[in-house]
Amino acid sequence: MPPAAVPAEEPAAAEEEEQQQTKGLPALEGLVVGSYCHDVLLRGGRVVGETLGGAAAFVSNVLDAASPPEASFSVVSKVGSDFAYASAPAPERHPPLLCPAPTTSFHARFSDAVASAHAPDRQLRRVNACDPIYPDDLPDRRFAYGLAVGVAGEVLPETLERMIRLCRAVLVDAQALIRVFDAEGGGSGAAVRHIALEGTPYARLLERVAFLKASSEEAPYIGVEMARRRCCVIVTEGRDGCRLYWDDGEARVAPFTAVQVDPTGAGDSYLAGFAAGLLWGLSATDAALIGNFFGAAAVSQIGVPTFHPKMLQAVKQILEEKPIQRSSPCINGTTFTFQRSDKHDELHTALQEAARLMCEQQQNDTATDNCD
Ligand SMILES: Nc1ncnc2c1ncn2[C@@H]1O[C@H](COP(=O)(O)OP(=O)(O)O)[C@@H](O)[C@H]1O
Ligand SMILES: O=P([O-])([O-])O[C@@H]1[C@@H](O)[C@H](O)[C@@H](O)[C@H](O)[C@@H]1O
Repeated sequence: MPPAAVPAEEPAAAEEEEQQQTKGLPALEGLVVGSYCHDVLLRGGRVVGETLGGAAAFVSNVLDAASPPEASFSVVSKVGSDFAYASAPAPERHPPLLCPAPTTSFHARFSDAVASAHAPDRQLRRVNACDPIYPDDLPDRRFAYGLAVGVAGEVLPETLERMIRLCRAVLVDAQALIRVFDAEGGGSGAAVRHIALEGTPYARLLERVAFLKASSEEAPYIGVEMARRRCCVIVTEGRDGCRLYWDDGEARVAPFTAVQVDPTGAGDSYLAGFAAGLLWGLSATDAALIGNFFGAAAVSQIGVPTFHPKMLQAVKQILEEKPIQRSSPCINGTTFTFQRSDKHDELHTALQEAARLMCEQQQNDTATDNCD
């Protein structure tokens, strides 16, 4: 496998020129590409929630909360004039581009059966689709890292290719690459299916991607054994945590306890937490703990979660602590360290304590709601 963030197929001269240009970058600026959307949650045919969704929303929420102070990011996202959440914190801070097409929207149908960690817990239908994000929609400057996080096919292959050119390291959510949308059926929207990554125009770009994240439901479509030879693959396993696979190693990373009320956004929040961990200089396996932590935080609330300041303060304090082994040069350089550090278990224990604060907050919120 080539060093994770080095574009393998770029002509050497162009690559050198781009690397020259990245030298003047603000140290840790990221580029998030993927749209905000409207989510409608249904159970037993009844609407039980209508919320802001889309990976851009969940990812921005976690990056804003957990990135180191010197890091920043831009979001490229599209919505229509019907967008209902322009004043929510994420879109207000990272405004989307306005399009003539309606805002992307999904209906998520949850079954009442108790979901196993690996079974699909929701049936998704895409009801509206906003315009794709084109290469020209991306800012014409260089970034330390990029997150390709489409939910409805908005990250085109040529857009991902441009991200790879602009960013030193690109992290990709498989759902941006392998979702297809079956013909619209009588107003109920298009069913979301998956196709094999190998048969898509994205496959040839994998060698130039640093990390590819898939849920355990998506993993069979990306072909973990094939993909891990080209980039580091992360498979998230719901309440069981996640596994990382790189060319000559793999690791299982333990989860955090959460009371799941809505699984929406767990994968998005995981990926952003993982990226934040890399930004703090952690190895990929240690950063996956931060991913698991924010994945667990996401399932504890309906829609985009609000993090309790005490909990965030605790997490930041843990990440600032000197004794955690830092991998140099991490996301700011050209290679990654994958192995767990000798502080991995300590980091898990400390975060578990912060997760407890999160559960307490949830209990207090429920108590307050019940009093209303
Ligand atoms: N019920 C849960 N309890 C604790 N952590 C969870 C739970 N569900 C998800 N997570 C965390 O969020 C991550 C992503 O969740 P997962 O369900 O695998 O992704 P997706 O939302 O893409 O289907 C998991 O790897 C795990 O760390
Ligand atoms: O739950 P998750 O896989 O992290 O990501 C979700 C997408 O799969 C879904 O299409 C979208 O409507 C949600 O808002 C969220 O972005």
